[in-house]
Amino acid sequence: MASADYDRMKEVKEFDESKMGVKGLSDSGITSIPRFFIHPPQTLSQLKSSSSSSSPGIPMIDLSNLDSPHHRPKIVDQIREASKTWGFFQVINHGVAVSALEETINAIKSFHEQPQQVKAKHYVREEGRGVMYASNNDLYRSEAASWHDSLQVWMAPQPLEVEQIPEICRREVVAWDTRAKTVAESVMKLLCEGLGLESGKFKELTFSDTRVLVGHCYPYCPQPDLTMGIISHTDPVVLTVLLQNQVPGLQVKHGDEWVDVKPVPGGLIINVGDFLQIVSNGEYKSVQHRVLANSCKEPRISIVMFFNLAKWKDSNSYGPLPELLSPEKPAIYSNFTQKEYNDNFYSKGLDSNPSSIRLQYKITIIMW
Ligand SMILES: O=C(O)CCC(=O)C(=O)O
Ligand SMILES: [Fe+2]
Repeated sequence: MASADYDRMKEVKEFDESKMGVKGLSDSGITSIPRFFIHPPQTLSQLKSSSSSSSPGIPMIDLSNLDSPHHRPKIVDQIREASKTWGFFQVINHGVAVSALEETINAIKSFHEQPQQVKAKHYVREEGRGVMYASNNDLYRSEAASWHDSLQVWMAPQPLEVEQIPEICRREVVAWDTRAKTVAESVMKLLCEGLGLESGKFKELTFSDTRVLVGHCYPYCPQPDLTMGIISHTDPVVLTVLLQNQVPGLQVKHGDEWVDVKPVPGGLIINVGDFLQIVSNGEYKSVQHRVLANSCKEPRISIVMFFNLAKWKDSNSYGPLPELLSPEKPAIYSNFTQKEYNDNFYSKGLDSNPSSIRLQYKITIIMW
C-alpha cells in the first residue's frame, strides 16, 4: 500500500489523534472513505460472493420452561446440535425483559452519539482493564481499518471502579453485566449437560469470571463495498453473548457460505469461543464471523459480552477435558499454557481485541 505520495501511517495517526472516531467521520458528511479504511481486493471480492439468502439462518432456541424435566433434555439437544454445526445460536425467552435489552442498546447508542469532545475524554488505547473507548482496537496493527468504534469495559475479575464507566451508560452497563452473566451461566450449564458433564463443571472452572463488555457502533458508511464493519475472526474466549439492534450486518460462516444473522426482537445471540472448542475437544465449534460495513443511515449497535476463565493457575496448562477423552475419542488438541495461548492470540494483527482473527493459533496447537 505504501507509495510515494501516500503516508498511510501518518493518516492513521491523524485520525487516531483527532479522537473523532468513525462516527465523527460519518457525521461530517463525507461521501468517500479515507484510503486506510479500504480493504484488500481479496476481502472485498468475498463480500460480493456471499449467498446468504437461501439459508434459514442460525438456530433459534426457546429457553422457556428450562427447568421442566420434559423440556430440558430437548433444549440441551438443540444447544448441542447448534454448537456443533453452527457454533452460533439465538436464544429467546431467556428471562431478560425486552425493555432491559432496549435500555442497554439505547445507553450504548447514546454514548456513541454524544458530541465528539465529550467522548474524546474517554478515548484511550489501553486494553486489559478498566474502560477503553477507541476506533478500531487494532488500528496500528491491521492491514486496513474497519468501520466501527467501540467502548470496552473490563467488568471482572479485576475490580472496576464504577465511576470509570461513562455516566451516560453507567447504570445500564452495570445492569447488563449481571443480566448477560445470568444468561451465559444458564447456557453454560446446558452446554455442560450436552457434553455429558456435571452441569456445574464450567462454573467450577471459572469460565464466566472474566467478563469484558464491548459496545460497538457501526455508523453509516458511504462506501460499504470498500470496507468492513469487523473483519472475519473467531472469538478467543469461552463464550460470547451478543445483543444487537435492528440494523443488520453480522454474518456467520456456515460451510462455504456467509449467512446473515437477522436481528430478532428480544433475541440474544450466543457463540462458542476458541477456548470452548478446545476444552470440548472440538465437539463445539468456534466459528468465523464478520460484520459488513453499515449501509443504513441508522447506526448499527451491538453489545458483546465476552466470558472467559478468571485465573490461569500459574503452571497449569489447559486442553481437552479428560472426562471427554476415550480411546475412541483421543485429544485432538495438545495442552497449552497461558503464555502459549496469549502468544498465539495476541501476536497477530487483530480486529477487535479481545476478539480477533487467529487462524494461525489453531494451526499451532492442533496435534495432528
Ligand atoms: O457486532 C457484532 O455483531 C459482532 C462483534 C464481534 O464479533 C466481536 O466483537 O467479536
Ligand atoms: Fe466476534
